This record gives sequence, structure tokens and C-alpha cells, in this order.
Amino acid sequence: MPTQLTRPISALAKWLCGSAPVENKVLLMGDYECGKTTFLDRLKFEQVREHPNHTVNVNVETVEYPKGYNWHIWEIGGMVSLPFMIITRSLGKIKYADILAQKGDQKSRQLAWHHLSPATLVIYLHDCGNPADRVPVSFSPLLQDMANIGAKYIWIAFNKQADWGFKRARINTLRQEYEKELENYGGRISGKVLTHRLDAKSAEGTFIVLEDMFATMRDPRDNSPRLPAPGRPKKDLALQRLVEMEIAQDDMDPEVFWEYLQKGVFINWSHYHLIKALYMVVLQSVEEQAINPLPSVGSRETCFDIASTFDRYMNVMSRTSPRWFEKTRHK
Ligand SMILES: Nc1nc2c(ncn2[C@@H]2O[C@H](COP(=O)(O)OP(=O)(O)OP(=O)(O)O)[C@@H](O)[C@H]2O)c(=O)[nH]1
Ligand SMILES: [Mg+2]
Repeated sequence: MPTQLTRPISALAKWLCGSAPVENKVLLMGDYECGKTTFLDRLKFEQVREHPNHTVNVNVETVEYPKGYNWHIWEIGGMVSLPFMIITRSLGKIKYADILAQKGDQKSRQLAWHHLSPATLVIYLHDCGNPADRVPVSFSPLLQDMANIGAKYIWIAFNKQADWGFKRARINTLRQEYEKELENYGGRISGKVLTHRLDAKSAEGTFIVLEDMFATMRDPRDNSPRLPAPGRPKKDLALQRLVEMEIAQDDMDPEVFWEYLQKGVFINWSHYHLIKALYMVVLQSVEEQAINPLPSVGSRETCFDIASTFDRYMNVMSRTSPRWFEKTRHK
């Protein structure tokens, strides 16, 4: 009976369960109607709505890109639903728009503050269709909040380029303005201004934003501090929790487990039991060879021999407890 059952089995469990996906929380921000919902729809559904509703509070979708990387994207809406008729009656149109924008900015700042954490990434969309043609007033307070919270990464991208015949020179001027704002934070915020042609409505350049975030975060040559990952990476923690849960629930004495395995009788049988059984068979083989060393290396038990012993146990069990094998055939 193998005696090393307390040895960690996380490597085997990892092989069995696969790696947990890498999870990233992203805040999608930008001025009112800059195209956030359209951008998110394009990433998630590859289709966009002609007239999306204004986003009140938040709109969340998870996008997997590439496989194994989940981006939980939270669109932060700033729109305040004020009754249009009352405002237009009492105020001029421009004033109405200003008040609405200010209220919207305050609300989205509060929402962003609530959702920002040091591990949050930010995508900030600039609306190229906006005739104001400058860095929006909402940008600087957002950077302040990020710096205060310790959120480090922001990607800025210029949306709505297709319809507006945007010139490179104009994009370059805007890029410099954004970079100037970022410089005020002297390394506390790592911002990147993406100047590629982006037009979420016509699908141009949408995934390049995620691609760039993915490349920045996983590129080992980039020495700048990564997203804060105190201790172990998240994916290992998720896996560790899974393994710990299985182990915690396993109160069967190893002697009993071994006996059941040889007889092929189990009350419960899961992937965890399968891997534990294989682990015990391997340990048994190692122990036996330590006690009774075989005469030459060539006649040592190979992994094929161990596999065939394991197969024998599984065949016994498939006869004695066929219900555990209803969905699988062991070959
Ligand atoms: N030409 C063009 N129009 C766009 C693009 N993206 C969005 N729009 C249009 O801009 C308007 C606002 O788009 P939304 O996606 O709702 O913008 P939003 O930022 O989510 O708006 P709020 O949630 O209200 O702040 C819609 O009429 C869209 O069709 C784009 O890339 N190009
Ligand atoms: Mg929206």
C-alpha cells in the first residue's frame, strides 16, 4: 500500500482539470454616445444595434479572447435620464446638453470609482464624431481617480473614424494631448493611445484593442510592473481551491481506498477518484521496485506496465460497478 498519499497532487489535478482561465476586469469608459455599447456589442456578438439605448448605470459582458482569457467588460454609463420636455421648456438647447453632460460625468465618475480597483484595466473611447475635437473634460478626473485607487492601465482608442474621414494629423494631435495628460501622473498610470482606425459600427479595428491589451499583459519582455498579483496568480488560486475542495471532501482512509480499488467497488467515483487511483498505482509501482529492485534497468516496470496495471483495475471496476462507466469507455 503506498505511503506517500499526502504528497501534493496539484500537478496531477492540473493535468486533469486543465488551467483555469485568466480573468480580467475592464471598465469601458468615454463620453456620452462615444460608442461604448456598440463597441461592446461588436466584441461580444459581432453584430451591433443601429440605435442602442443609452446606458444607464452599467452594461456588462464577458468576452473570451483568445481562448483561456476572459475579459469582463463593464460599460460605465453616465447618462442621467432627465425628462426631456421639462428641460427643453425651461432651458436653451446648448445649456441642456451641458447640464446633461455634467450630470452624466459626475454619475459615471461615481460609478467608475465604485468599480475601479488596482487590478482593473480601463478602455477609454474617444468620439471622433464629436465636433468638440479635444480631450473630453471627463478624462482628467478619471486619471486622478485611477491614480488614487492604484489602477495602472488605461488604453485610449479613437472610435467612429469611418464616417468622419479622419485625418492622421488630427489623430496625432489628439494623441499628443492625451499623452500630455498621462505624463502628469509620472509612471503611476501606464497609458497607451491606440491610433489605429477604429470604427465599432463597421467592425473596423475593434479586436485590435483587446489584442493590444492581451499582448501587453502577457509579454514577458515588458519589465514594467504587471497588474498587482500579490502571491500566486489568480488561475493557480482557482485551481488550488478546486483541489483543496476535492481533498477536503475526501475523508476515505487510504487503506480502504486501496482495498476498494483492488476489488473495484466504490460508492462514489469522480475524476478526482480516477486520478487518485492512478496516483496510487504509480506510487505502488515505485515502492515495489524500491523494495524488490529488478536485476537490470531494461526489465524495470515502465509507464506502459503501470498503465496496463491501471487498466486492469479499471476493467475490474467496469464489471463490478458499471454505473461509473456509463458515459466513458476506458481504452
Ligand atoms: N459612425 C459610427 N457611429 C457609431 C460608432 N459607434 C457608435 N456609433 C453610433 O453612435 C451612437 C451612440 O452609440 P452607443 O454605442 O450607444 O454609445 P454609448 O457610448 O454606449 O452611449 P451611452 O451609453 O448613451 O453613453 C449610436 O447611434 C451608434 O450607432 C462608430 O464606430 N461609427
Ligand atoms: Mg451605452
